[in-house]
Amino acid sequence: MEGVDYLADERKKTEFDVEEMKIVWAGSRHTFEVSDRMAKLVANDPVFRKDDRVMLARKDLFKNTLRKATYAWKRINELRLSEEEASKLRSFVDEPAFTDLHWGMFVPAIKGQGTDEQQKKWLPLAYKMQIIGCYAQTELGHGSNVQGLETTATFDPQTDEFVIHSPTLTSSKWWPGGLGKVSTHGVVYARLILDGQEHGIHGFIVQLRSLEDHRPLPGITVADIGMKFGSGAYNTMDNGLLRFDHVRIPRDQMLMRVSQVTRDGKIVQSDVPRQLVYGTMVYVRQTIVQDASIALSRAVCIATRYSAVRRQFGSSNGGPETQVIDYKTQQSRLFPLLASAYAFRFVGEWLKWLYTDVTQRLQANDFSTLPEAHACTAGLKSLTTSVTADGIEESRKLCGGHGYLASSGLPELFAVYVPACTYEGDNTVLMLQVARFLMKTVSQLGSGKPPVGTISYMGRIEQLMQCRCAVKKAGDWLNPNAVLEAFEARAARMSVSCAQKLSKFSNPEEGFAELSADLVEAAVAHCQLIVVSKFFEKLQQDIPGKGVKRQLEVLCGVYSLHLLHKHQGDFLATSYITPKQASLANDQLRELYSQVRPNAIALVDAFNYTDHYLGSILGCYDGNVYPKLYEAAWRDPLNDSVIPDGYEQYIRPLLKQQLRVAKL
Ligand SMILES: CCCCC/C=C\C/C=C\C/C=C\C/C=C\CCCC(=O)SCCNC(=O)CCNC(=O)[C@H](O)C(C)(C)COP(=O)(O)OP(=O)(O)OC[C@H]1O[C@@H](n2cnc3c(N)ncnc32)[C@H](O)[C@@H]1OP(=O)(O)O
Ligand SMILES: Cc1cc2nc3c(=O)[nH]c(=O)nc-3n(C[C@H](O)[C@H](O)[C@H](O)COP(=O)(O)OP(=O)(O)OC[C@H]3O[C@@H](n4cnc5c(N)ncnc54)[C@H](O)[C@@H]3O)c2cc1C
Repeated sequence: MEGVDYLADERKKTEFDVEEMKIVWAGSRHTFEVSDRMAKLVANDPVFRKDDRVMLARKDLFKNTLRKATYAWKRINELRLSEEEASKLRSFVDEPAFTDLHWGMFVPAIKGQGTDEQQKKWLPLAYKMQIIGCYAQTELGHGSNVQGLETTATFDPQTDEFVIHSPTLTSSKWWPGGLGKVSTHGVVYARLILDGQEHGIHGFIVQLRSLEDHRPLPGITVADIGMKFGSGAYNTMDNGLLRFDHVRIPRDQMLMRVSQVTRDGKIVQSDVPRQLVYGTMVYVRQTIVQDASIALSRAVCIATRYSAVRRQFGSSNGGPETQVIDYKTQQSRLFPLLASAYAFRFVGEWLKWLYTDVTQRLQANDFSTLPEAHACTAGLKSLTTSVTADGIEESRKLCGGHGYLASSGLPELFAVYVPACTYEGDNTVLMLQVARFLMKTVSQLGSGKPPVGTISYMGRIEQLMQCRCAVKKAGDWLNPNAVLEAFEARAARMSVSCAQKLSKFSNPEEGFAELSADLVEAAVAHCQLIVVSKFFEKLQQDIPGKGVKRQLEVLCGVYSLHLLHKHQGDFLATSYITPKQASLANDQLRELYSQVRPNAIALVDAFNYTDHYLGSILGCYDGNVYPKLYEAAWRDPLNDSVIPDGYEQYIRPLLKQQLRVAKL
């Protein structure tokens, strides 16, 4: 039935102002307004339909993406959209494309690592898409170990050029998005060689294809790397391979903000730290944290709405069965994910602030916060993408069998999302970076330099090593100070324990390798503390709207106490809490689930997702799931005919076969 809201009863239960929560979720009224307008623009334009995507073969899929991406660009120009609006519009198109890398990495790499003159030359071309760029760092043989990249950039003083070369098969660039078939240019990372001496990895702007006929330029071999995980999904993207055979580029195409090469082939280091060559990765990791809350909230929105629609068991006197969302097991799997989506939204917002702050400081030659920014972006990227990838899969299971249908939207969301655990830094490798930062901090305690920012709790190390949890009844776990101290003590004690074990090794690198699994656990504890503390900080702000702050307090409780429950081994092993206190935390968590329950639908409505963007029958706003599933089945090409193609060739002969079957 058209127009009936099957979730209306659920929406009537809401205890807070959903419209105000939408603003909190968006970050500001302005951002909400822009997002809402762009989402509707995309949803109402038939060119951006995506329900047929999973049926398309690779070539059609790719061409379809080109069509949508260029149409999006046309609309962006016709409507004279701002950068903010354009980026929102692209995200609502919801299809990985070369434009993600052009705007998300190529442009930021030039902005972050190019000199003023280089920016003046290249950015206007990129902004008008007169050149299309990719970020060509990873190679067949090396991704995580950036220092191990093999592509060379050898300066030729005779001609004032760099010669870019791929000396081995393993030096072939492998993976860059947009490279396979589209990019005309790339920021290519290579080992700088001057007069036979190596000078580390640097970025170079290299033209790859002709701007006239799109053919690869002489000396360049380029292609797509082939199909990836899942149908549809990330296969809209042309991840590419690239080899150079002594390709020459002018000297001024080395990105020279960090180091300059002079006309006579000498290297000059600016004051800027060498690590700024990795700056684009820091920027993108920060955007990936923001993206994690989007991906997780989409999955949770689908699973929550469907859990309210779906009924199983428990009918008495012929009445309706129980909504599966009322089962405590369903709640204990679903509500922590809902709370995590909100938690990641707020930590993402904070991380964006941190990134802006560090960028401004860098411009003023203050490099003091760079290590913390690196540790935070690396650690939070790792934590949020791991939880989100697992959370999407859990959401699929929460939807039972129908979650496995492509029309639930969950399989494709999962397939598109999981590489986030790998790209922009493998999640384990990134956690090890956080662990290094933690060990360095612990080793410097007492040196007179107090730790600041997210690591400042380490400055209270003596108190945190000795304190004991004061919780006596379940309700005490609602006290933010009790929760924060628990997470601080756990993180501090795990770090100190690792540091103590490390100090027993004569070779610290050997010790670090041997203890790396424990170190990752300590790093996870530190990152979870950051998320919990940023959620509490958010609650300190003035949050208008009836019941909005109250709901966020409940979600913050769910987020922190579900972590405490899940990782109670850590909290118990570090002797901060007793088994009794762990059990009280779990009692309080169950009580909080009951408080989330009546508001669950409204909490996912607050994400303000259009049905187009969600792309899920199970998650549709009106909850009218069954007729839509039934209709969608008939739209499958396999149902175009009653008798399938292949019947005459395979099924009929099978049925008519006259085999002499051996008697059993
Ligand atoms: C609808 C779908 C689209 C969804 C997208 C949505 C949002 C995203 C938006 C835009 C993006 C667009 C699309 C996204 C999709 C795909 C993009 C994927 C692109 C890529 O996938 S692109 C390749 C990324 N590839 C990596 O991610 C490699 C990982 N590997 C490394 O990153 C390093 O290799 C490391 C760190 C592991 C070791 O490096 P190493 O061996 O040189 O370093 P070492 O450990 O020795 O550290 C020496 C000193 O440098 C410090 N340090 C290190 N890194 C730093 C940094 N970044 N900043 C500041 N300081 C740093 C240390 O803290 C230490 O400091 P200290 O000395 O003080 O201790
Ligand atoms: C969809 C997608 C898009 C991508 N887009 C781009 C792009 O646009 N541009 C680009 O340059 N690259 C891109 N990449 C490449 C990506 O950045 C790398 O794949 C990523 O950094 C991981 O590196 P790797 O593949 O070398 O993994 P590996 O390092 O080979 O990881 C393999 C395993 O080894 C483990 N491991 C590695 N090192 C250590 C260590 N020191 N200690 C403990 N364990 C370790 C890892 O945890 C992992 O389990 C993309 C990748 C994907 C999947």
